[in-house]
Amino acid sequence: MLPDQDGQNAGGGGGGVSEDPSVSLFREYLRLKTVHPEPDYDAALGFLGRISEELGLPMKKVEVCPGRVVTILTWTGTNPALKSILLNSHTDVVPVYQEHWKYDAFAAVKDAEGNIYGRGSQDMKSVTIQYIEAIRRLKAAGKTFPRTIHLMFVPDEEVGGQKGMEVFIKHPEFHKLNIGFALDEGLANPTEAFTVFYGERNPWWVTVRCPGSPGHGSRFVENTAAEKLRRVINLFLDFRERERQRLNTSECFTLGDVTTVNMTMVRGGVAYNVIPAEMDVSFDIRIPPTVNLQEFEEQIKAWCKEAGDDVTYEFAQKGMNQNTTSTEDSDPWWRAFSSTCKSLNMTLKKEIFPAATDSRFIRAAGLPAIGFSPMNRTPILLHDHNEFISESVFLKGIHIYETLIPALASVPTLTTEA
Ligand SMILES: CSCC[C@H](NC(C)=O)C(=O)O
Ligand SMILES: [Zn+2]
Ligand SMILES: [Zn+2]
Repeated sequence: MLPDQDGQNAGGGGGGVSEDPSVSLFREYLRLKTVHPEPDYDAALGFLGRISEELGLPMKKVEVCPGRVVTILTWTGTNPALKSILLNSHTDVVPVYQEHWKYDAFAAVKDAEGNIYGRGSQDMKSVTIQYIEAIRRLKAAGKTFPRTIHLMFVPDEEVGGQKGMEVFIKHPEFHKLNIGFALDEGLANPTEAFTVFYGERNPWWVTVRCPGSPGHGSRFVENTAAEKLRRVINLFLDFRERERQRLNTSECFTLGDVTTVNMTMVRGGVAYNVIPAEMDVSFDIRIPPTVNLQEFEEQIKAWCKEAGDDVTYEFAQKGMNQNTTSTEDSDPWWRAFSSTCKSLNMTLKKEIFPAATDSRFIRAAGLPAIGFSPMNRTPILLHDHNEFISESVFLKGIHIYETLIPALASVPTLTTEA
């Protein structure tokens, strides 16, 4: 059977069978080119405006930076004084290497097995539409809940959130939302289990500058930049290897539990026969919340000193917040989340998110946030070629949110709210 491109009477293994409207809406959203470096955010705003009308929920738009709008749809609870629930998602997606894709990455093709291909199908346009469709079903069923629910759609997560969530979290409009608990993105899990993230590693992007004596490329010049650079690289990558071993030898560790170091850029030199006066190397370091950050920076300082005279470092990114979200049964939000998953026979794996999402800003603001994308039996393909989600996993995810959202929005009044 040919893959289905138009979404009207989709294949998905059942030729001629009408496609679930939720799936059609998801595929329509995948076709919007909200892709960096120039995301079509106007297309996303138009789409969300339509959703706001369909759901009968008021929409607020806050332009946090020129051309960067945060959109919020609000379903007010029966007791609006209570803390609200935030369902957060980002609207942007990362670029593609189209030549490596089976299909056009923005055509939202559904193949004969019912797999839906597209950039953002896992990260995180599926989650956006699952939130929307769960809310649509709950409203259609006439449900109401004590707590207000906010659906929030933010730009620029994929480029660090500096013109998105990081600014909005400090905006008075964010404070007005009166958030008590947030859901945001997670990762797929290839097994039967679902992964949930209660914290993130801090990203540290470091450039180490190695100045040295210049001279003619034919001589043995002392104290060159390259000799220092070599020591720096060895010290950082030896540590990388120790952490890699630590991960590989401990069964209970995941990537989020160890520090990763990757050398990502090297600069320096002007000509083959000129020994350069400076060489620089950059590292992407990700540090678990359990690591003492002051001590870790002391370690970097010591490596630079050991590498030679005047070796310095500077940060392009230095996350310092180590807040994690409680996953204790005594926590009312976690209890509502985990007991609902249990009632749906879902197995949860609790982990630290290995990279950085907008959840880090939410947790840094002192709010609990769980990273969760309901995709089990699915390979992790975010940012990868041929990113896809199966139609059945996508539809099950709507059902999961249809059960989770009422539980969260009905968490009894907390002692801090009384
Ligand atoms: C530090 S801002 C960059 C954010 C990006 N997030 C993801 C999910 O890839 C990252 O972790 O590299
Ligand atoms: Zn994402
Ligand atoms: Zn991403």
